[in-house]
Amino acid sequence: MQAGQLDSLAREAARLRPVHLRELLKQEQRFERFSRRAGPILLDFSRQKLDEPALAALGTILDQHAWQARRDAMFRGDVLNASEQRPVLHTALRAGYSALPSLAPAAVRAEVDETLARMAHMVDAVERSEPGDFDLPEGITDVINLGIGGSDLGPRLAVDALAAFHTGRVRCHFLPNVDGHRTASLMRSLDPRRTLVLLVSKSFTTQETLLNAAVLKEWLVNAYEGNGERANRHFLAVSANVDAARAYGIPSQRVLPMWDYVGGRYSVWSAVGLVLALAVGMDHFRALLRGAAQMDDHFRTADWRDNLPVLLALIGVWNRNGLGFPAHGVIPYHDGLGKLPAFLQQLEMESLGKSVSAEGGDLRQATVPVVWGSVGTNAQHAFFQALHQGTDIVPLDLIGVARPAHALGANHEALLANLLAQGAAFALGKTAEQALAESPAGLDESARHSLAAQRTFAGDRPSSTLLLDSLDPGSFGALLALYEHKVLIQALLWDINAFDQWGVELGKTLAKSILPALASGSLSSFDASTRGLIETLRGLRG
Ligand SMILES: O=P(O)(O)OC[C@H]1O[C@H](O)[C@H](O)[C@@H](O)[C@@H]1O
Repeated sequence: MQAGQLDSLAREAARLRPVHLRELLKQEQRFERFSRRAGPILLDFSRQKLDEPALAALGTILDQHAWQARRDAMFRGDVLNASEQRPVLHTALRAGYSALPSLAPAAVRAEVDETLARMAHMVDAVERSEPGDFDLPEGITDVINLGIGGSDLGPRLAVDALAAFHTGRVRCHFLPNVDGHRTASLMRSLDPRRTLVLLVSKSFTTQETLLNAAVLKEWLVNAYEGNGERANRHFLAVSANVDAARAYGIPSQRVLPMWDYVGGRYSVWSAVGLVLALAVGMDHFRALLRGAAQMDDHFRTADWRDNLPVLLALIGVWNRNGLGFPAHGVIPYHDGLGKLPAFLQQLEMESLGKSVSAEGGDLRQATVPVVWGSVGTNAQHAFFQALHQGTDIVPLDLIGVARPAHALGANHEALLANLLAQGAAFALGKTAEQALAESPAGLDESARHSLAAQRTFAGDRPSSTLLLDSLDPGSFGALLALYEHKVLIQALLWDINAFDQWGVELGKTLAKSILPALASGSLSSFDASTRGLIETLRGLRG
């Protein structure tokens, strides 16, 4: 942002800082003025430390960034990812379900449609336990999704979130980490002859994924007494590097493409979502795409004042750059969304965790806050103490679902009551006078004051509440698309490229040089700590 824009935020923040949320919440029609709906999602931001003038200042900055032009450029397939010279077209993956004319290039639409059709055939073959055109083994009961980062987090979250829609045809397992404990335990518990391995890697170069693939391959080859060909039938691959997948020995008919114009963390809508399609069936997978497309349409047409992704982005910018909060918490009140914080960590922190501009220049403002969180109510009994009374303020997204997919009414009422109570407690707090009035009888004056001080809640801690009508493929798709577009707008305002991730490279390169040194060889090229730790490990492992 420009200096003048940051100044305007600073002015608004200085004006609003002394105004307690308690006061803002007393404003007439506060909820009506600061909540919006798009399809199945309601966003209540009446508990944000915002008022109309502050929102107007944010809107002015937004307009100065020509946000609609950037948005349309993305949908059109312009090269938004300049450092890698790539368009950004995850929205094309669901364009077929949009009610608006697609802006995506026709060739892209065609390859997306073709891949979706191939996915459907694969799902059908597994469901009917037939080899289909893919030469798949029969009698598959279990599927391992072998992939990490974007090739894991979206599909894993989605398989959890849509548990109520599982067909029950196959069990799904996830193997992201190179940590052999899970690999070993999966191999112990599954029948290799009934297991399908989805090797999912956009680049097909990821160390963790390829190492686990080799281990699972050996497991399968052993299960077929050394018959590599039969073992191979258990592998399907999804990759943008189709040649590498084929070279790995997976025949073309069992390789589904994704493309460089889809970032890993934006890829659940592509064949990367195959494990989800196997879990819930193709109709539900399509419903997920439809839900995302509806959010795309909303993003493309709504005025910024009513535009959920834009508002979410502006609230984030306000909390980060106006009020200066360095963290952002995500608390879903639904066990099925328990992995949403991890998904958003990659989506937001890998996309927006940059300190240079898209042109390689210095930035004037802070960028992504630390995104973290966990499922409610569990989180309340773990770290909410610090959120209520700690010295740092962490703005929150509290996410709830109105209608559960079960008949345990009392459970759901309790869950919702907690969701609402926490937002209120964070905003309102409890004054020293209230705490004093509640202090137990029989204490002397100084003990009463001491206890009351400890039982005071400053409040004034902002949160947004996102309320989904129910958690189904459509609303879930809309929820993920909402956050994807939030990232686009924040990247625009912060002037960063949200679609590359150079920051993950250095550690990968170092790991390559450390790997052989763990066994033997000179350590002189390493720093003192790495040297010392390698020597210790060598000693401990003989
Ligand atoms: O899908 P892959 O190419 O195997 O990549 C898996 C992940 O690894 C990388 O290190 C990136 O930081 C992630 O953005 C990516 O999702």
